Amino acid sequence: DTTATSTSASTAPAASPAAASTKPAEPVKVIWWHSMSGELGKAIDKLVADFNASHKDVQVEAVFQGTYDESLNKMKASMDTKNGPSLIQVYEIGSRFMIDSKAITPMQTFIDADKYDVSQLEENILNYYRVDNKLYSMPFNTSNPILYYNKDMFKAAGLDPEKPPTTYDEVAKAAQALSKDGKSGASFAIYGWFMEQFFANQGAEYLNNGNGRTSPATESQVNADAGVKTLEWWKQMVDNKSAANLGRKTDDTKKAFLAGQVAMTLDSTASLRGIVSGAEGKFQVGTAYLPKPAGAGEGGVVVGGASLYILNNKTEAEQKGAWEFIKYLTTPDVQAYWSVNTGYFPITKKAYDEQLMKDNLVKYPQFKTAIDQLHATKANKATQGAVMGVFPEARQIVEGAIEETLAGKKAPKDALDAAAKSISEKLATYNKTVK
Ligand SMILES: O=P(O)(O)OC[C@H](O)CO
Repeated sequence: DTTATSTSASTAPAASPAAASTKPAEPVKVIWWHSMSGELGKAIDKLVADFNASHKDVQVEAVFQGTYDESLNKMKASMDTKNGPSLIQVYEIGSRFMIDSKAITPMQTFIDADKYDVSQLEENILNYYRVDNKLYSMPFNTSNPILYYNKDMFKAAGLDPEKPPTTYDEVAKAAQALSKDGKSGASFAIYGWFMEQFFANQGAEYLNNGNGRTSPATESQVNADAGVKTLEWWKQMVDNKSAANLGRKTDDTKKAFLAGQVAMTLDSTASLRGIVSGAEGKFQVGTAYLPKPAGAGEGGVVVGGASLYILNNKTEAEQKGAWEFIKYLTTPDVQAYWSVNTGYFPITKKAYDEQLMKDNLVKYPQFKTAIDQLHATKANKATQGAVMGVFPEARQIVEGAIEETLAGKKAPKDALDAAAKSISEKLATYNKTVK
């Protein structure tokens, strides 16, 4: 829909006599595809409603399009049509694909035209999303995975609830102590994201060529020691029944954790608000850093979550409207609201000065874990995160390998060797098609 608005949403439309005598210009409509459900979706709707109430010339319509995978697939299917959105939220691993797709207007174009001050954003977040010194998208919801544990179950098992396990061995020991009366000590969803993060946490690169950042990656390194060690540890806990295998969905491990069936789980910090509210009155929720093997190399976590892309097959007015909305989303008070109501950490440093943010951190110190974990991360190519155009497919291949291992069908090294081989093949095909 090409509305009769001026090409610039931020400057007053040059009223032609004809326009003045007819009805006022329609607001620019921005369709935003996102993947935020539950508590997160409610927070999105509130942000959009507030924006729409305060912006008469741009109106945003938020459309939930399913999981990150589903939404990206729908976008791919819509690419040659006008049916796609003006703005889309894409998970971090879709970044390389989005840049290569040529379907977007780089965020840097709007940043430069508007002299938007990027220095207000968190450096480690920019570090992830900057490619060739440019931002192609605007980070929005940023996360990392943390260990959630049930402090009451720790106490009942004779463990110190203020000393959560930090190494693989400590987690395994705690899981054994916590497994009793039909309850499991731990349960981690078979989620490729965790494997990606376990690599970074050991300072290990997931792909060759500087994690695909110095030049396009040609080989997966998921079968390196960092991966084998991780999968052996995970499998051993499942084999001795101190950890339950509940499949691929964090929704299922989260439910089991909230039901008191599982004492420790891994999840995105984005689940924090939901978990803390869900456990209220039932048990005390503890949070801790992602575990790693004792003596692991220096590392930390990779910025997870998603960022926002403006599609280039929409009118200039629509794209500028989307940019106005993005600027609003990055303001300190919006980021503070978003963080407190979800668990995502703010992308802008000034959000930490907001009273809402300060009060929440005092009341719920669990919200500090992911922030501290981000700030404690050693900056290197491993923690900057891997980049590849076939990342969504690669993640599923790794999930298949973890699944086969935990089901006892393959040894950890064999499963990861096969996964690395098929990811490297996909990289070769992709690299041939993208110039
Ligand atoms: O669930 P989120 O939004 O924290 O995202 C986790 C991963 O980074 C998605 O790839």
